Amino acid sequence: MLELEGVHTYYGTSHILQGLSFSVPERSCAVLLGRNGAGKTTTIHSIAGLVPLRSGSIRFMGREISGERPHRIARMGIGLVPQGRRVFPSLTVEENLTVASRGGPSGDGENPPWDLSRVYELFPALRERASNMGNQLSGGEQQMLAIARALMTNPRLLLMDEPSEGLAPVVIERVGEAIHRLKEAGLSILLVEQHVSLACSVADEVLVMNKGRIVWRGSPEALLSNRQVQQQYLGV
Ligand SMILES: Nc1ncnc2c1ncn2[C@@H]1O[C@H](COP(=O)(O)OP(=O)(O)OP(=O)(O)O)[C@@H](O)[C@H]1O
Repeated sequence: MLELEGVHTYYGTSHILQGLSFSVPERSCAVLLGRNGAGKTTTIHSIAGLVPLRSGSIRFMGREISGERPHRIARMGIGLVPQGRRVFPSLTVEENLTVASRGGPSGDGENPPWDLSRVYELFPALRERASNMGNQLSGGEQQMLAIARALMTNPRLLLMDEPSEGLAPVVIERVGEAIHRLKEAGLSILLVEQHVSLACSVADEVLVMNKGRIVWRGSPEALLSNRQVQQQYLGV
């Protein structure tokens, strides 16, 4: 579904992604873990076209997408759930969703396109809050809204940047359940997380990043039993 090969990204003269390569197979969830500053958000932003690559390649469904504008990448089927949720505070829940709606078939041939009734089915709490303003929601509700808003663009691949940030443990569990349901609905997911247990509960593959490179990859079980990798790269 997604393939990065030898990706180098800079901010000015700072060399952030240093030859990053990994892939996300169809209908799977890959999780990027790593300390603050490892380059996880920069990876997500490079895929979404928000930061230009210096060199390397990013292919989505077989097609080169590096160098494309962000709105075109979104239209090709890559949805972004940004760090910090970024819901529109002065729009209602329903308006937050309808402004994102792209309409039309999702093109995956199996699942119906995402619309209001389908996202409300996934997140019933949002239906109850439909006429509340974005800024009246709890952190957990805002996270569900941020995910639902990305779904309204009918993505095939969802990029999620630290959805657990600032949430209570019980709410983090609900985010994990939502991710499982998205996988069941046929989505591929690239998740950036600091929360190791959430990451391991949803990941098919864990990718550990350090200084702009993947330094370890494996199953969640292999990571959980590897104290050395956890201490060296995750500080846990
Ligand atoms: N707009 C920017 N301009 C310059 N440097 C930046 C910019 N954004 C990030 N950086 C730097 O790039 C490096 C990687 O940052 P990035 O946000 O990708 O890391 P991260 O792994 O997502 O960490 P965090 O969990 O703290 O967000 C850091 O050293 C950071 O200071």
